[in-house]
Amino acid sequence: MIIVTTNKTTAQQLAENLTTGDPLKPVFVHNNRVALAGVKTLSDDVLAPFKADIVDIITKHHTAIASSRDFHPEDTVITTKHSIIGGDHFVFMAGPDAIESPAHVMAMGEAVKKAGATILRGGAFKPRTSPYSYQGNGEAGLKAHRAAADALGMDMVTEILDTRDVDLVDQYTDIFQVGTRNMQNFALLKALGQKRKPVVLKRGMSATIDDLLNAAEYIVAGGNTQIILMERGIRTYDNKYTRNTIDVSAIPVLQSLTHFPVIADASHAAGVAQFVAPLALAAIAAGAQGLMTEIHNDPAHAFVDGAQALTPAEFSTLAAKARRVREVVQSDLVAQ
Ligand SMILES: O=C[C@H](O)[C@H](O)COP(=O)(O)O
Ligand SMILES: C=C(OP(=O)(O)O)C(=O)O
Repeated sequence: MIIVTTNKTTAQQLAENLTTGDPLKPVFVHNNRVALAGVKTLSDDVLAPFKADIVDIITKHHTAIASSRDFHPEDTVITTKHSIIGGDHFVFMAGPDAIESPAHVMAMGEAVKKAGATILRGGAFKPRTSPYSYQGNGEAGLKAHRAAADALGMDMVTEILDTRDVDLVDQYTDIFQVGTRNMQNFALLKALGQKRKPVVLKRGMSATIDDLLNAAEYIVAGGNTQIILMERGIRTYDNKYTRNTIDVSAIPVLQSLTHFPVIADASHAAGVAQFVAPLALAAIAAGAQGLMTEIHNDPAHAFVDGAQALTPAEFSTLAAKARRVREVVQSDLVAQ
């Protein structure tokens, strides 16, 4: 049961009063509204003395509160050293799939920065389908990634796979990334909820929109409100021509339900370089507030996911078109 009150003092009393037998936890405070979440459903008698200040009682299972736009109407805008993410801003996160070497991540960083990216992506811990595939170069990769981001004046985003690595990755990165395969790794989400750094939360490849919002809720419930949601394609019945199916509709739907920035990764959605740009532009047309894109100077020899990597020149063209589409989406054009 979730109880929403308009009065912080009442909420306090309510929380204290109802602690016995059913600990109610204040999960979110915003604009003088406090949501209290507990396991049990409380009877009307118990709630009666507090009725005047209770604005909502939610008994529906699977309701995200702190992530909801009802509770937090304004867009969340996240500011990092080199980027502003969310609201009317548009951000490019780009780079190689995996950190291959210090020189390579530096060269890829230079290329994406030139095209307008402010966030350098790259994985040092790679979630691979097969245990025999390249798993990433761990801390050496994090160091190389950090050095490139610093030298170029960019932010760093990298994937975290394991709760045991949270503190290690935290030493290097500006933004954590939770990949599609870990969207419901609740231990990891709780651990990131304890951090005060942005988290890119990718949609699970078989996750519903509510699953994604509840995964975000795990992070916010810990006190970390800097979440960036990412649509990266879901599994559908046809994966012969594309790797996944980008759910373009999820972008405006998520933006209507939640205040967090919504960004798209067309690289993992398409799985094929040829289709990355059209899907990316479609995502922006649908309102995406940024793009994550993979690039490689020699896709045929990329350590991971070469088939979906754009060359630096292709990324530069996409970035220019992306800005144009974004301008149209944000313009006040009216029919003549
Ligand atoms: O970034 C990438 C992931 O590690 C990759 O897409 C997983 O793909 P795989 O199925 O080839 O391991
Ligand atoms: C593994 C990645 O993506 P996803 O989790 O979307 O597959 C990635 O971005 O490197």
